[in-house]
Amino acid sequence: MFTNETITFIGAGSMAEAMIAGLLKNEIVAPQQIIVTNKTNVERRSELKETYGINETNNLEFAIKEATIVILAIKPKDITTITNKLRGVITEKHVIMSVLAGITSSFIEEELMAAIPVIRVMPNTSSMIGESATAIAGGKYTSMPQMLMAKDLLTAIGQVFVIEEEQMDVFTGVAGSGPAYFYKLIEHLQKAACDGGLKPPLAKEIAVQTIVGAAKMLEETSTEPATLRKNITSPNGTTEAGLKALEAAGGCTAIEAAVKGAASRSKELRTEYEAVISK
Ligand SMILES: NC(=O)C1=CN([C@@H]2O[C@H](COP(=O)(O)OP(=O)(O)OC[C@H]3O[C@@H](n4cnc5c(N)ncnc54)[C@H](O)[C@@H]3O)[C@@H](O)[C@H]2O)C=CC1
Ligand SMILES: O=C(O)[C@@H]1CCC=N1
Repeated sequence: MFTNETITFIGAGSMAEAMIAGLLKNEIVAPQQIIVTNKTNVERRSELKETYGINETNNLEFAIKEATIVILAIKPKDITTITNKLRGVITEKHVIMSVLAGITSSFIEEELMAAIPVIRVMPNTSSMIGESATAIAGGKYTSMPQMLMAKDLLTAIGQVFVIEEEQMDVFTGVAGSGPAYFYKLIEHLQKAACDGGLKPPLAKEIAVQTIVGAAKMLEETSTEPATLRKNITSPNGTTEAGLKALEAAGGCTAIEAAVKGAASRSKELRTEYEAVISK
């Protein structure tokens, strides 16, 4: 347990909540070690306080002074609003973890005008149940012990991958946005099941169990996905027919296009919001 840390979340949206839930579920920190702050929405802060027993405040300066770790969980468009407020308040003793898509650690470092350790983090919402695929990349002022600390802490929300910051865009396309592709896939499996005559709740249950089973097969057997696929595909059988239809409808290229689309938006966010550097 990280008994000496206090974690302040700036931003109280879905990603902050998913991380808070995961950290507390794994008891890596106690609720009293977490502070959440947002722009104005007091109901949302109260909701998080009641649900998780954490602290909440609208006093950003107080939340920073209390913290050892500051997690930026605002939208990329709000980055300069926050760095303007943090400048002079945040110190070299803090560690910043930024989950913002697209925004680089160097931008945050430059904006803060001090040697503040910044770690880029890309989690996903499966953090909520401790099943995120999370990437971390250190900035210019991050030490090895700080990276190890971040890895240990974030292991509470799932598996952590240490990558180069240049790889963050593609990681975001695969894993940050990734759960959404699978949810979309389930929506369509469910629709097709309903079109075939199954009732919606049953269709959902069947689709979910199918994806859970497939995911567990990948994890527990460590077999290559292509091998598992071939094991299902009898010559001239139903799976072959299904896969041919998937390919013909562009399903395979569509998956790659989704990753590329998200990764390219991650790059674009950078040019959109880092361009407004406070000059
Ligand atoms: N939702 C997801 O699946 C993932 C999101 N992210 C990143 O997490 C960040 C947050 O995303 P969400 O939680 O989905 O957004 P959200 O819109 O649910 O939450 C954003 C939060 O920021 C707060 N905020 C806005 N301006 C503020 C200010 N000036 N001071 C303090 N708080 C302020 C809002 O009140 C809100 O609580 C984004 O940068 C996103 O790129 C990263 C990985 C996955
Ligand atoms: O949609 C977004 O921009 C965020 C970043 C990764 C997942 N959700």
